[in-house]
Amino acid sequence: MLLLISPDSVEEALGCERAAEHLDIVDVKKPDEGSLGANFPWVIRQIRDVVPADKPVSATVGDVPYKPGTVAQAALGAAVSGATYIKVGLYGCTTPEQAVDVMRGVVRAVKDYRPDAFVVASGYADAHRIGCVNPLAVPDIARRSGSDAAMLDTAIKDGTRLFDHVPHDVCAEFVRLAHDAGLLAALAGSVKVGDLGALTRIGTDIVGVRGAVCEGGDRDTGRIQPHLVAAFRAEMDRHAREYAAAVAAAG
Ligand SMILES: O=C[C@H](O)COP(=O)(O)O
Repeated sequence: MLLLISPDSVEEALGCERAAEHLDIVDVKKPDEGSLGANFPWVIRQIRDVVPADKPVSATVGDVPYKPGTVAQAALGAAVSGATYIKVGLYGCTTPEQAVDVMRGVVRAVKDYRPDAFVVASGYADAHRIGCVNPLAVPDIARRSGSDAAMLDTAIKDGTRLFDHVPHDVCAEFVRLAHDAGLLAALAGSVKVGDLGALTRIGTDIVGVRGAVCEGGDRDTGRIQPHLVAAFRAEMDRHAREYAAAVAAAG
């Protein structure tokens, strides 16, 4: 499982740089503009400059409306600014068809510019609270649009978490659908260390985290702490080892 950490600024990205050996992807976002809030192009560029070259930089394009042209142009902006993972939150899409329209535009805009870029279609575990596409529709939206990964995050950061809205067995189904479609499955939403066993068992490819690695567990007022990133990674590795041993023992 890969670890994606979301800094909101160059200062926080320096914290990620100090913990670089413990993380896999640095994901630039602007949490005060929403769950997948988009940051400024120059912040993406500055963060690309401070993060080690072997770590991909991801950027969120926003909790986007159903405006395929607008979103495609924004996604290209993120890619031009140096992000190679482009994450789009399908906030304003109420049907799978709308979501496919948006993601097709993103995939074309980004991959025409940079064919090796990695496009992530993100739905929301708490979609029922905001009226957007159902979580289990996201893998097929990602497949039909030519995206590379299907993701879930939570839209409303009010203390409720991924598994509060999408139980373990439904998350497992999400991962299975993504894998059957040849995609990676990414999960986030106030994930904590205690969730790592379940996320490992269901075969999650990427876990996205912010609050759990901020001081005080507070994604808004806390800052990303390198020692919390290291501790989170150590728990991920422990669960991976234990799961591999259990699978081997089961024959
Ligand atoms: O992409 C991952 C998000 O930044 C998750 O943030 P969170 O762990 O605070 O919900």
